[in-house]
Formats: sequence, structure tokens, C-alpha cells
Amino acid sequence: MINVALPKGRLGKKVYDMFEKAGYECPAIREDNRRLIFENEEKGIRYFWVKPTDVTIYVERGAADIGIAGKDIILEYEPDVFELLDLNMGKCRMAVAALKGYHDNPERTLRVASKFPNIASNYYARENRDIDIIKLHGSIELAPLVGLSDVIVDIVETGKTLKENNLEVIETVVPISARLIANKASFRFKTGEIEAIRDALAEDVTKENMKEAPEAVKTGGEQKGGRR
Ligand SMILES: Nc1ncnc2c1ncn2[C@@H]1O[C@H](COP(=O)(O)OP(=O)(O)OP(=O)(O)O)[C@@H](O)[C@H]1O
Ligand SMILES: O=P(O)(O)OC[C@H]1O[C@H](OP(=O)(O)OP(=O)(O)O)[C@H](O)[C@@H]1O
Repeated sequence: MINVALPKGRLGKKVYDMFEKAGYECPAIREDNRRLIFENEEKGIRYFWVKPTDVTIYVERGAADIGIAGKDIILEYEPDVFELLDLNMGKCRMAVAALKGYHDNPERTLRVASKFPNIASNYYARENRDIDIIKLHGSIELAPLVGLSDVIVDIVETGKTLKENNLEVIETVVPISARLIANKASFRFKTGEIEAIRDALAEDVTKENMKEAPEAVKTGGEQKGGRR
């Protein structure tokens, strides 16, 4: 039996769709209920619904053998897990943003609001910039609007939230997509089963890539969302 931590929220249904397409269906998961565990004994698969930020915790500690987490969560918490596959979905980017027309004063400590203090600190450490991190849990874009911070480090997908709040991207920190991760011991002891899931998912990812950019995929050229 393989235990899978699925992220609730914006990735959840799309991720389950991929597992279903790959042959690991569990019809009860589509029912309208509040259950958190779903099992298909015949397929040897059990799903848990987990808060997206907790997926890496379940997998790192072995409560789940595998899971799906955004690269943002992996970079932020740096869990000791294997990253097996880029699912090429849940795509967005981590970016620094500020009020339109904002001018930085490099002599001053920069006030940075973020849900991702580790990613933000690492980024500014590479830039040799002193910062004061203000950890928030949501509505990050509000911080520069009300003078709580100079800039934010946050996820940008369509750019709508920034635009509607008179903010703009200053720099992209890193592109983000959803990743299949595995517990290290599980991968050692259940290699065959986990690789079978990874390969079935990978087949679907390749098909989707072909639809998106056939020539690039065929030539191995500008393939989107490759593993980093
Ligand atoms: N516009 C977006 N905003 C946030 N995350 C996004 C976006 N687009 C794609 N993602 C990806 O989806 C993942 C899950 O996002 P979701 O908003 O469901 O979780 P969360 O941020 O933990 O939610 P919560 O609002 O409960 O804190 C993120 O970790 C990220 O990798
Ligand atoms: O570029 P966009 O398509 O506008 O998406 C980006 C926004 O979505 C996320 O917020 P979320 O909806 O998760 O809300 P919260 O973090 O404020 O709770 C993220 O933190 C940005 O605010």
C-alpha cells in the first residue's frame, strides 16, 4: 500500500485527476464529504487530504510515502525527501514586488514581508543585502500599501493581485511548479511501487507537454518546467 499526501486547495483536484488518469483511481474521493482518508485496496493506494504547507511534513516523517508539494514549499522548508518529478502544473513564480515606482535605497535595511521567510532570506543573502523579514500568513500585498514593508516576496501567478493593488514585480526569484516527493526510506523499501506511480504520472506530464509545445519537447529544447 502506498500512502499519498494530496494537497487540499488550488492544486488538490488537478493532482488527484493526474493520479486517476495514471490508473490510481479512488472514486470515493470525488464524493462531497469531509473525510480525510480514501483507499483503493485493489490498486494499493491510500490518499490523505493534507494542507499544502504540511505535505512535506507528512512525507519527511513517513506518515505518507509520497506527496505533491509546490516547489515554494520545498524551498521554504527544505525537507529531507527525494524530489521525483516535476508535474508541470500549479505553475507560478516567486517574485519580489513593490509599489509601482518604488525606489530602493541600498544603504537602508530593506523591510521584506513574506509568507516565505527562508526563501526571502536566502535570496537577499545571495544579493548581500541586509533585510528585516516580516513574516505574514496571507494578504501579503497589503504590507507595502500600508507602510508595513518596502517590498514583498510572494507568489505571482496571473499578476492580477499585484495589478489591482498598484504593485509591480521587481525581480523573479524562482519559477514554481508542483513536484512529486517521496520519503527516503519508503523509496528504498517500496521502490517498485513508487517508481510505477512516478512513471505513470510522468507519461501524462510528457503528453501534456507535447500538447503545450510539441516541437520544444520533441527536440528537448525549451521544455517548460524541467527539473531543477
Ligand atoms: N496563485 C497562486 N497562489 C498561491 N499558490 C499557487 C498559486 N498558483 C499556484 N500555486 C501553487 O499552489 C500551491 C498550493 O496553493 P494553495 O493556495 O492551495 O495553498 P496555501 O498557500 O497553503 O493555502 P492557504 O491559502 O490555505 O494558506 C502553492 O504552494 C503553489 O506551489
Ligand atoms: O498573481 P495572482 O494570480 O493574482 O496570484 C497570486 C496571489 O495568490 C496567492 O494568494 P492566495 O490567493 O493564496 O491568498 P493569501 O495568500 O492572501 O491567503 C498569492 O499569495 C498572491 O497573493
